[in-house]
Amino acid sequence: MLHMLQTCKHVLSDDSDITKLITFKSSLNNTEALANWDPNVAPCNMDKENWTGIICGKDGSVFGLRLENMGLTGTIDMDILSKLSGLRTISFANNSFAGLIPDVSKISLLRSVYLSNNNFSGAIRDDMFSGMSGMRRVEVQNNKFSGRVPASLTGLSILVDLQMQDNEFEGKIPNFEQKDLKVNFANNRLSGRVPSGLRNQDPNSFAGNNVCGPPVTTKCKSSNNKHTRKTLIIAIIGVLAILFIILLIFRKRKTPKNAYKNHQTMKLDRNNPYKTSSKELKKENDEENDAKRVEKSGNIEFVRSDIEVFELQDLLRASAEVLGGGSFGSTYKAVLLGGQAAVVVKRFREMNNVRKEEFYVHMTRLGRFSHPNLLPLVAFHYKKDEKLLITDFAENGSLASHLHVNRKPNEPGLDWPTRLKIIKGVTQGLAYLYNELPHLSLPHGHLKSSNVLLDNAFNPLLADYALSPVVSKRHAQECMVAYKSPEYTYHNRTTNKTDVWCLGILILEILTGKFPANYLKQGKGGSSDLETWVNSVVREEWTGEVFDKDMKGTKNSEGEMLKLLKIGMCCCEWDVDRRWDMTVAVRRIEELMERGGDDEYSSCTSDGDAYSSKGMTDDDFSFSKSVVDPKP
Ligand SMILES: Nc1ncnc2c1ncn2[C@@H]1O[C@H](COP(=O)(O)OP(=O)(O)OP(=O)(O)O)[C@@H](O)[C@H]1O
Repeated sequence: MLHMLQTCKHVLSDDSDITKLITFKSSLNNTEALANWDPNVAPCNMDKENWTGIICGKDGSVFGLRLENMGLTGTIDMDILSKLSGLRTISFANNSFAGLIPDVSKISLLRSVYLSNNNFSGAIRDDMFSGMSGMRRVEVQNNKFSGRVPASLTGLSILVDLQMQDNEFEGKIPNFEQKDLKVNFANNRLSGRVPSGLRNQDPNSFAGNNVCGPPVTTKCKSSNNKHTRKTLIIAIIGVLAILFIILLIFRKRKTPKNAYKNHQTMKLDRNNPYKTSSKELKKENDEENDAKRVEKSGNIEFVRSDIEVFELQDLLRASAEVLGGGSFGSTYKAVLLGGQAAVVVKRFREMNNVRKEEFYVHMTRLGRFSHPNLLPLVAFHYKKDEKLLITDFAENGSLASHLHVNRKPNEPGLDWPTRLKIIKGVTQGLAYLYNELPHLSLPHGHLKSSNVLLDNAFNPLLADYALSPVVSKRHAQECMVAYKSPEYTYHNRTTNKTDVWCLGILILEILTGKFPANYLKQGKGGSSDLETWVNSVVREEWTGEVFDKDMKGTKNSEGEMLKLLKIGMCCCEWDVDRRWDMTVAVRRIEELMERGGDDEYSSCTSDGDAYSSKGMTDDDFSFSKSVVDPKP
C-alpha cells in the first residue's frame, strides 16, 4: 500500500507529463474519447502508449499528440503543451475547434502540426513559424483562416508538406524555395502571380484562386508588356506618320497615277504591322496555353495525334456495346462508322467541381503518358455535370473477367507464366505512375482486377489511374479501392503506400483466383476477407491450398509462386510504417522468375536494405507508430 501511494505520488508530481496532460485535457470539451487518460497510469511505458491519442518516444516521453476525429471543442492550451519537453508533433485534425489558431510558436521544436478540418478562423500571424527550424509538415486545410499566407513559412528550410487549401487566405503567395516541398493553396482568395519557386507544383494546388503564371495556365497580364505594346504602337504610328509625310513630298513630284499606287502601298504598309502584331500575340498566347496540345474536334478533345479524329456526333452514330456499369458510370465500346479501331467511352458523373481548365491540364498530362502497361487515354469531353474519357479497347477484356467470369469448365485458366507476366507488368505500370506523378499521394488510387485490362498478347494495361484529383471526395471514399485500405478505414488517411496495399490484394487475387469480396460493398472496407483467408491458411501451414487450382505452373514454379504469395502478404501489411513502399515492391516482384529459383525467401523485414521503409522518420506523423494495428 505504501509502495502504491509512493508510486501515485510520483506520477502525480507537478512536473510530470501526467499532470500537464490532465491540465491540458481540462481545457477541452467533449473529451469522452480520452476516458482512459488516467492519472494513475503513466501515458507511456517506454514507447508503448497507455493513453488514447498519445505518441510515445523511445525514452518514454510524450513525443506526440494525435487527437483526431474526436468531436473535440474548447481551448488548445499551448502554454501547458509547451511544458512537455519531448513534444514534437501535434494533431487536432477533424474536430470542431474554433477561433484563432493556437500559438504553435510556443513549441519551437515542433516538427509537424495538423489542424485540418476544424472551424479555426482569423489571420495567422506573419511570424508564427519564425525560428521553427525542425518543422516539416503544416496542415491547416479546410478551416476558415483568412489574411495573408504567413511569410515565416517560407523560412522553414526542411518543410516538405504545406496544406492550406479550402480556407479564405488572400493576397499574394510568398515565394517558397524549399526543394522537396509540396504545397496546396487551392480554393482560397489568393491573387497575383504564382511565385517562381512554386512553378513545379501541381497546377491543381492553385485551383479556385485568382492566380496566374506557371504552373497554372492563366497568363499574367503583365503591366510591363502592356506598356511595351503601347510604346510599340506609338512608335509604329510615328513611323507611319513620317512615311506619310515623305509620300506627300513624293506625290508633289509624281503623276496622279503613281500617287494613287503609292497610296495603295501605304495602305498595305499601314495594315501589316497591326496584322502581324495581333497574329504574333495570338501565337504567343497559344503557345503558353497548355490546352494547345489538345487537338479539338467538335467538343471532343484529342490528346493523341496518331488517331483519326472524330466528333461527338460520330460517337453517337457508332455501334455501341455496353461493357458494364462501374462505380463511376457506364462504359461503352464504340465502333465508329469509318471502320476505325474500336474505342471505349467511360462516362463519369461523380467528378468534383474541377474547373474546365484544371480538367484539361490533368487530362492533357495523362494524355502525354506513354508506357506499355498503361491504357492510353485517347480523348476526353468536358461538360459541367458529365465527363467522358475515351481510351483504346483492350482485346482480352479485364483480368477480373479471366479470373472470375470467363471460366468455363473445360477452358484452362490463366497459367502461372501469364499471371506472373501480368503482375510484373502491373508493377511496371505503377512504377511509371509513381515516377510521373510524384505530387499525388495516390498515383493510381483504384487498382483492382477489373481495372487491369489485357491486350491481345495478355500484356496488362492499367486503367482508371490518377483519377483522385478530379473525382469528388465523397464518391472516392465510397467507391475507390484505395479508400478500402486499413489506413483509411481506421485512420482516415491514404498515403503513397496505399496503392501498395491494393497491389498486395491484387497479387493474392491472382494467385488464389478468389475475388476480394469486400470491394463489392459500398462504404468502408478495411479488412479484405481474401487477405484474412490467405493469412489463416498460411498460418495453418496449408499453403498449398491457397493457389488457384486452375493455375498451371511450369516445373519448379511452386517456389516462385510462394515467393509471390509472401510478397503479396507483405504488401498487405496493415501497419503502413512496416509496409513496403512501391520501389521495394517493384524490386521484389522484378526478381521473381517464371521457373523456380534457389534462394530462400523468409519474411517482410528479413532484408534490411530491400525491406526498410523509405524516408520514414519518427516525426513522420502520417506513418506514426501510434497507428496501432487494429487487426484482431
Ligand atoms: N478499355 C477497355 N477495354 C476493354 N474492356 C474494358 C475497357 N474499359 C473497361 N472495360 C471493362 O468494362 C467493364 C466495365 O468497366 P468500368 O470501368 O465501367 O467498371 P469497373 O472497372 O468494374 O468499375 P469502376 O468504375 O469502379 O472502375 C469492366 O469489366 C472493365 O474491365
